[in-house]
Amino acid sequence: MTYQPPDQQGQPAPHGPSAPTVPALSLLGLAKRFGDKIAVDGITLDVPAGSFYGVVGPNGAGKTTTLSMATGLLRPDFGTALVHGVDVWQHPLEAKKLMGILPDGVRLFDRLSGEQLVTYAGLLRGMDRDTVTARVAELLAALDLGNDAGTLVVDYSAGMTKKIALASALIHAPRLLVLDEPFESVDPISAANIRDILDRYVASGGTVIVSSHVMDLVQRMCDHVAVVAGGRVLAAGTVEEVRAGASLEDRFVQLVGGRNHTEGLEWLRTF
Ligand SMILES: Nc1ncnc2c1ncn2[C@@H]1O[C@H](COP(=O)(O)OP(=O)(O)OP(=O)(O)O)[C@@H](O)[C@H]1O
Repeated sequence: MTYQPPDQQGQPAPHGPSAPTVPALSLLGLAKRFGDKIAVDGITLDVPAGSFYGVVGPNGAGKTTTLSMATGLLRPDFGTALVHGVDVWQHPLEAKKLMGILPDGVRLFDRLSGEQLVTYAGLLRGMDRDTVTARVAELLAALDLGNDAGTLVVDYSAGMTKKIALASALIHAPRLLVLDEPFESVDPISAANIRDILDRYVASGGTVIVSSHVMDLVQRMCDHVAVVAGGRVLAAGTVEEVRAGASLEDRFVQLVGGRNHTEGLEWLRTF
């Protein structure tokens, strides 16, 4: 039998000490256009396995569009996305087993309680009920949702909704977590708890990709970062490499440009 690369077999690439280092996520020339608007203009990026990877960029940079194409939520016009060597669009079932996703503006089954929603996510992943029950209780406690387990998700605040969506992404212990703005609307204590969970997950070999606008957070939390603007990668590498001695925020402004020195708006000072 001839050797087939892992993506052609639809199997995850082998892992372990002797395995070649396959990136957790490999994007090759991903591109997407909406009408006349080129949202993503050929993004190529490797996310090393075991990294805590930040994706930063200004509003409209193409972060959500890129992550959606990378995780099987939005079909690319061009390009390939491989998760641990598995082609997301050729072998979506195999690829999705390896991923936990927190999409932007996620629509949840919000007539379920928080506990029911996460349980449902686990059962949909084919997990047995006892394991699901135990993990749901642990996740809800870790995310400070224990007291609201029985509340309908429709009645959750924005931050609680974010946390229950995150719990649903974690329940099957995926090898790769792709989190679009996981800290948006989340209070500082819960954010610190989430960071602890993610740190421990990465320390045990998982890979996390987060998009965020909070440079300070990305600089403290991530070991790698990509700066995206206009649908392209402007810089990518370790946080140290990208910030090149400056703060990530200063480097970001330098790379992306576009600071408006607030001339105009005189009327705003005429009250
Ligand atoms: N469904 C869509 N239809 C039309 N245009 C879209 C659609 N989705 C995204 N776009 C456009 O594509 C570009 C990239 O959007 P995207 O949401 O990927 O940016 P982003 O970097 O995630 O922005 P933000 O930081 O504001 O969330 C924007 O110009 C946006 O208007």
